[in-house]
Amino acid sequence: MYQSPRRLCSALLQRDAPGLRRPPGPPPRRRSPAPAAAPRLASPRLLAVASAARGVARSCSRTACPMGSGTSRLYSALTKTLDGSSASQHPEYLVAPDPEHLEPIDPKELLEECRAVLHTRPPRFQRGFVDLRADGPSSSHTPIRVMQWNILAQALGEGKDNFVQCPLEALKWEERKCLILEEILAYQPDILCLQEVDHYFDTFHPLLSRLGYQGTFFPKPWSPCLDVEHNNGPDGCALFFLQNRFKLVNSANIRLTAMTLKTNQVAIAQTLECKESSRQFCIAVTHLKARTGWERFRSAQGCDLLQNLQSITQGAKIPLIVCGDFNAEPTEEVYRHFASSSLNLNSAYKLLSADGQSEPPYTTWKIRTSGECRHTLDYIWYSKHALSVRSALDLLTEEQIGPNRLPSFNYPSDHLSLVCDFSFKEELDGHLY
Ligand SMILES: NC(=O)C1=CN([C@@H]2O[C@H](COP(=O)(O)OP(=O)(O)OC[C@H]3O[C@@H](n4cnc5c(N)ncnc54)[C@H](OP(=O)(O)O)[C@@H]3O)[C@@H](O)[C@H]2O)C=CC1
Ligand SMILES: [Mg+2]
Repeated sequence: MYQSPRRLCSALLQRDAPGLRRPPGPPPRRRSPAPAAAPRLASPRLLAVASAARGVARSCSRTACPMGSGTSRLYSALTKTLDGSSASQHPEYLVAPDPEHLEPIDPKELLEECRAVLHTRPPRFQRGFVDLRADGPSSSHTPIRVMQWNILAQALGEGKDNFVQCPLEALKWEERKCLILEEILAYQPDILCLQEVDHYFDTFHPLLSRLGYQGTFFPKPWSPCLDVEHNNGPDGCALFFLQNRFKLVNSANIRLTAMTLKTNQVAIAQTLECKESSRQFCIAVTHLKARTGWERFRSAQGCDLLQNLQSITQGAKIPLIVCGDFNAEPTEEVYRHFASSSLNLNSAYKLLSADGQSEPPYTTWKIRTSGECRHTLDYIWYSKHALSVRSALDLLTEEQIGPNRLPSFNYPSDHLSLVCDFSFKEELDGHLY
């Protein structure tokens, strides 16, 4: 059922992807009108996106698909309906596009397309998985691979972040998106937890749907992307899972509070059932407030998230995985709240250290006008009583990252992706975790 390259090419020639047309109505906030889109030649890198959009549009025309037919209507529908001050259920927004009407993409073909687009760039960094299996019983079922990644919002990278050692050319979206997709396709996660996503509707949702993922996006209420000229809409968190591996049990879009006040930060928490083992677990993604001076604010946001997760997991009865850019070093209060929570969480990347007690030296490394910033801010937390980490993807070395740090021509974000394989622990004492 995969499309041959010829079919993909002919899809590309129909340049006007109906799924990407804006319906009448106000466009997303911009400081000045966007320039008319330049006509594009039929190049392989566009074909999958264009044809993905067609696939989604077709599916939406036949089902009650929440993806609608244009980005501005989608944003307004999402912000109007999903903007709550606490966890809320929105099952009507979780209707998966009918896979029958989506044209699947062969991941290998997409990877080849990405590589063709990136042929002038240096090769991808090689990273290996570290085997972390400890003695003790763990499930014989296929492990669950989870990827956590702040992919760097296009508008922030080009317009706000001030990565002084990264040439603007390295940030060109048409190529950078291929670097992001290449990283996803290389590790083939079952679950993908992303932050700073400002190309959900036109890129990640259509493409990942065709690769078999079901996606949910929750934009920040006041995304700083909207201050950038020619932005592509707000950035936010996105959560994708493979539909052939999991069934969605319930989903909550959470606008985080700090000291009872609504904040600009969000989370998505979903309970999934593993089709192979029939076991349920909860997966959450978040991006906490950035910058120094906001430590207490982050701590309060973390407490709010933990409280929501307590309720969603019925007090740790349902195993939990929480991925996020916490914008907090392990020395911060919010980290301590997570480490000591009654949800009984451990941070997976600590297991890469010799004693299993230390976080990696960095998960983000960049050079701004203010100087070099090397920090550990990104984490994958998991229920240590119910899940075990079988392996984790090693981080990039300082030599691989290079003197100009990140992002760069060969790595698309200032944050590294974290990838772990999880197994359920065997049932103990008759308890089903
Ligand atoms: N119109 C309105 O009423 C309101 C508008 N806003 C808008 O939202 C913005 C703030 O949003 P908020 O969510 O609190 O933002 P945050 O402070 O959390 O940061 C937003 C982004 O900026 C990046 N960032 C972190 N440090 C720096 C730095 N030193 N220089 C450049 N970028 C950095 C972060 O990336 P990373 O996480 O990777 O470090 C993050 O993605 C305001 O600037 C404003 O534009 C906010 C509230 C109300
Ligand atoms: Mg950022």
